[in-house]
Amino acid sequence: MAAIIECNNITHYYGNRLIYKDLNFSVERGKILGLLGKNGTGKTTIINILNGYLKPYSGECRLLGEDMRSLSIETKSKVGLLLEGHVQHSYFNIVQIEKFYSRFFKDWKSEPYWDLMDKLKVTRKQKISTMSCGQRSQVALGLILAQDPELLILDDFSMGLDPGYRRLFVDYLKEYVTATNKTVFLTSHIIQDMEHLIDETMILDYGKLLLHKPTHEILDNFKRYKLSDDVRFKLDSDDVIQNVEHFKTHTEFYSFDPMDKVKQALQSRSIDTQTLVYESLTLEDAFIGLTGKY
Ligand SMILES: Nc1ncnc2c1ncn2[C@@H]1O[C@H](COP(=O)(O)OP(=O)(O)OP(=O)(O)O)[C@@H](O)[C@H]1O
Repeated sequence: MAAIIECNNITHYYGNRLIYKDLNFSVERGKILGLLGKNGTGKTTIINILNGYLKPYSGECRLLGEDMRSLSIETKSKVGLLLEGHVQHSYFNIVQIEKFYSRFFKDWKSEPYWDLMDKLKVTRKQKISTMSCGQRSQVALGLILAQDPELLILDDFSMGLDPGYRRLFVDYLKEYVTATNKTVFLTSHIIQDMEHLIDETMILDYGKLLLHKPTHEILDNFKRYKLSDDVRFKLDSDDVIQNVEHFKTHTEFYSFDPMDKVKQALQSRSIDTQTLVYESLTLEDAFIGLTGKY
């Protein structure tokens, strides 16, 4: 099956500063991919490359099979874009803006828009500029869903939303995408919302792609290990043992490998493994385990 997004060897610099080198990834139809990363790792840069606002230093991306540098109007109309939850034309009310947008999209479907608007505590005459941040973001989502795009690109959709609106957004999006087999590429810093939403997790680190895996593989396999230290030792990270932190009474590290392999790795360094235990992680804990706290 052809990928909906396919990026090959994307390298980008701002001036002399390398943002990333040779980034490769693809997203299949019907998947929700979450791009996670610390501040400034280049998430918005990728979004801007994908939607054609920014030309990468080198490499190429294809959206719905077309080169991003020369997307046809038809392909552009199949991509719904939400940038930090903004709605343009905020002097309109929700009736006026729906009418305005509907003229630009030949496959306009107003049901999902009104379905979502009916959940908001706003009147039909209220200008969007007077709505709360969360309400404005639902209007933006509703307008995108009504475009009936094949691909939704959502940058930092959770910005400024309270937990209730975040949940509304996530639940509505998940249900809609599952029912319609749409593809979604999104970024967010609220990783606890991502856990039940994204099928695939992609984590950016400074300069490179750290990981791209099915979310369930991370949740099933990536664990935090603890070892009580009666005897002091210094443990360095390697392929099996990641992100080691020494505390006063114990040592913590993370691993994708099962207990027996982790034990072997420790024993090969003459470390006693009798006190070794592990715990399962939320996606947010896994993110910290993979990228570090600072
Ligand atoms: N037009 C630009 N000119 C120079 N540097 C830029 C430009 N745009 C972004 N940067 C820098 O590139 C890096 C990546 O920025 P980007 O906005 O893509 O990161 P991000 O991962 O989306 O960050 P955040 O999570 O804070 O939104 C940052 O250090 C930023 O300062």
